[in-house]
Amino acid sequence: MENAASVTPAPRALATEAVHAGREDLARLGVHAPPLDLSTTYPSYDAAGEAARIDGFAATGARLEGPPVYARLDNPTTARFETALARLEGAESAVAFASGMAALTAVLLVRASMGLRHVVAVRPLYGCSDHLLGAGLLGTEVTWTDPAGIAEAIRPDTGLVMVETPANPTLAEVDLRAVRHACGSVPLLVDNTFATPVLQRPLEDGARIVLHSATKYLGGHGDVMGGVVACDEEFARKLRQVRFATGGVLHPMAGYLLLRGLSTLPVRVRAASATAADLARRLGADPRIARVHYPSVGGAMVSFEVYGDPHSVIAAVRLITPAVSLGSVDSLIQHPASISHRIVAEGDRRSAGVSDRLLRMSVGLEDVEDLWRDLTEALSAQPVRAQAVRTGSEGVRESRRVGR
Ligand code: MET
Repeated sequence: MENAASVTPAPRALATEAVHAGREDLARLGVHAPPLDLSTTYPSYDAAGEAARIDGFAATGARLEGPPVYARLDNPTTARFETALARLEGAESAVAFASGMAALTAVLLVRASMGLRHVVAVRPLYGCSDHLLGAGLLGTEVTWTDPAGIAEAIRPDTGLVMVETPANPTLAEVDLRAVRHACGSVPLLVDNTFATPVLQRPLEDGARIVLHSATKYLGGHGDVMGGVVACDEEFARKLRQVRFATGGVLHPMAGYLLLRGLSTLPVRVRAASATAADLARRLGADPRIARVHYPSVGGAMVSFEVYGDPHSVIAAVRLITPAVSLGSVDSLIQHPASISHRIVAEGDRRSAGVSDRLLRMSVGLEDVEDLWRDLTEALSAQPVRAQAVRTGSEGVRESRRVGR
């Protein structure tokens, strides 16, 4: 008979991991909710022992056994969130930060510290990611390209290829397997904030690094800010060293809320995605809408272009909240050219497909009919598209503009 200890447990489904990962020791601890450790420092009567542990961390970036000495090195509550997110992304490790931008900063600093300051990136990215890469704040230099140009853009000092798919805010998608091939030995970073591991696991397609603004779907309730990088343990060690040195740590309360958010992630994402797909269909059939963007991978984001003034839609919503950000239980709408992508130069924004008439909606968990009523009322001042005329085999074509 086989020794029970040698039996590999069956892999657990994502929905099960979402609820249980990072909590395996709770029953043994005799608690049901994860302990929230708010300590900034950790007492020890053994300073020589602490010195050895600090030396070990400085040399390797490996997580410390036992208390973390000081909260900038590690935190047990945040570590539970990291364990769980790593499991959901199929990664060896994950390292959490104060925000998505702090997480991206740490990745860039790790590569720059190795003399690899050049980044190849595909637009669009979230506006502040675009800005961080392009503005030279961290001494990085970026080459913007389309996916087909990645291989050619790579140089000896290229430290990273970065894509976001579906992209913020156009929901444009990148073929990750094709891109991975073009990267050769350069690590591919995929911003997976919009899809979440529920819909897409980029490491399975050959990405080395997955980035999340945890503020969005991972938290899920609009009340916690954070960022996280899922990757192999070797890269995670370098990220922990940068996090310790630069201090962009996640607050433990945020770690607690993010772990809690993960437990409902699959349910929230699937429910909101079904509503978003329905709204995308309705918008696509609405003559006031010039163009609808909805990704093939699905998800709870819908973007659309109007013929008239997009600001009038923002001003007219009543149920949907007119606010930037995304991934909350309630629906939000924003105008990327004014807010999320404001910091990107106008020409770059437009050539990346971020039109001035584009609106981006994050669909929440409300009833689809209530959302549609709010949206359609908010669109009531919009001109409608050219009157459709049947033209035999061509189907529907535009003949003239109708509207105000
Ligand atoms: C400061 S604006 C952006 C916040 C968030 N990353 C979004 O795309 O909505």
